[in-house]
Amino acid sequence: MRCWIVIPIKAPQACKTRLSSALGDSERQSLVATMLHQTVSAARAVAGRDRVLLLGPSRHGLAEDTPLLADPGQGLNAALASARDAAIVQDVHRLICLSADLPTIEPGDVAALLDVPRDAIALAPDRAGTGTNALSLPLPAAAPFRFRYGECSSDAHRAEAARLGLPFLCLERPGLALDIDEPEDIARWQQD
Ligand SMILES: Nc1nc2c(ncn2[C@@H]2O[C@H](COP(=O)(O)OP(=O)(O)OP(=O)(O)O)[C@@H](O)[C@H]2O)c(=O)[nH]1
Ligand SMILES: O=C(O)[C@H](O)COP(=O)(O)O
Repeated sequence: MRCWIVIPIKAPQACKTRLSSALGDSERQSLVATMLHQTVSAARAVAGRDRVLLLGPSRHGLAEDTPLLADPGQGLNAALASARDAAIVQDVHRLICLSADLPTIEPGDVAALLDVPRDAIALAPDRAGTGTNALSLPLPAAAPFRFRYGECSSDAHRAEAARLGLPFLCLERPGLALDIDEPEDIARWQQD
């Protein structure tokens, strides 16, 4: 099965601005780099280098041969829709959208996102169960899927699967649930 693992990420200085109250710019950018590298390594271990693509304006210091998809600049949902359209053109059969702020993600988590029944959509929620940390979409079945990142995106994405008549699976795994959004999340991560 041909898959793409797409990791959307903003420009280095624009990432994780909600951490600005707790971290200086260089500490924040170093944390962003650490989390991105963890995510990219886990994804590459499962899918190989060519199948792991960044989506955004920068490679964040990763090697020049790291595939990079352009971001149309209209927010996360538009960026992912454009990645999804590019994947369909390349005959990709499963698209994984992986947040870049998962510091404890492991290859087994990525494998679980790939190992879902044909034509099913899988979603990994955040710890609160309301946000979306990862999405696994079958293509071309999910061509009309509308990305609904934002408030209560987990329910909104579940509703999209129902609208398209596709089976839906919720993947609850610690490595996919811990995302770093607010300073409290850093403390929680360090306690675990
Ligand atoms: N390419 C791209 N990635 C985005 C965009 N908005 C968010 N992301 C990425 O999507 C993932 C989830 O976003 P958030 O958790 O809100 O991260 P963030 O936007 O860096 O966080 P804050 O600045 O604190 O709001 C992160 O990997 C972000 O870098 C966007 O407009 N374009
Ligand atoms: O839909 C979501 O989960 C958010 O847009 C992105 O997640 P976060 O800001 O809670 O990480």
